[in-house]
Amino acid sequence: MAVQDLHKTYPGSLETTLRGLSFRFHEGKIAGLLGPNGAGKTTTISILCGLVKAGSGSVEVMGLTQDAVHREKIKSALGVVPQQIALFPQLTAYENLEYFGNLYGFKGPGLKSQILSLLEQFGLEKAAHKETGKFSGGMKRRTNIIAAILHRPRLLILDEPTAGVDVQSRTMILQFLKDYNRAEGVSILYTSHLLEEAQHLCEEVVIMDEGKQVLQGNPQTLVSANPGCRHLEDVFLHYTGHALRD
Ligand SMILES: Nc1ncnc2c1ncn2[C@@H]1O[C@H](COP(=O)(O)OP(=O)(O)OP(=O)(O)O)[C@@H](O)[C@H]1O
Repeated sequence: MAVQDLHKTYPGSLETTLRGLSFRFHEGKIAGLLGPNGAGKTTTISILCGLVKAGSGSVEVMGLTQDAVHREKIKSALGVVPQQIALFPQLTAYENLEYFGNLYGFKGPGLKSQILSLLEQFGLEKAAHKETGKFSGGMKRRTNIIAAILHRPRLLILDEPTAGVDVQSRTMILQFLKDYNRAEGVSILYTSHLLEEAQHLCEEVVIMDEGKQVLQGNPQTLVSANPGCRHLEDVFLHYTGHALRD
């Protein structure tokens, strides 16, 4: 997965969101896209997924150029967990997941057993037939992740999957991501503001700021290469500064 010299200005906006962003992540790894508020992480992810069009630059996903020719092929091999919970609150967890499974063309007993097995894996078996509008933040987030992996994607992209969830759900989600990557070889790209979490989870990170790459590498290597930095958070602050962002 790679982006090269990406530029983006939203229609009607006076501000440029991406200003020549470039990076490359290796297939089969867990990667982190990190940066302060407004750095352009969600925009970048949306462009990688084909949901937002870049102004200029090139995008490669699973070895394919993200363009009209490859869009459907990429879509079928990609799972996306958006920052905002994307569930129908009046439907149960099972009904939501059946709906998303149907969207990918899955039906019948195969889909049913896949949903039930994932609900159990995510500790939601007792809540399967409850409306998701009544779920806690952690339960909604876990259901949202299941919705993104029902079709067994080769690449999973998650935008702040651990924001606003309790320690138990967070630990479960992070362990799932590690196991899922190791067992299935699925590439994972995630964003987070929790630098300690990213340091433990990711094999590769890109730190971006103001729409550009600031630094890329393995978290431990970046820490070792910067004398005076003990954690990835120190490296992050060293390169992005302490100024508050709007
Ligand atoms: N739909 C939009 N229309 C106009 N401007 C937008 C839109 N989406 C994002 N922006 C602007 O682009 C900039 C980057 O936003 P983006 O959400 O990509 O950053 P981010 O790094 O994900 O931030 P955060 O960490 O706060 O989620 C912000 O200044 C934001 O206001």
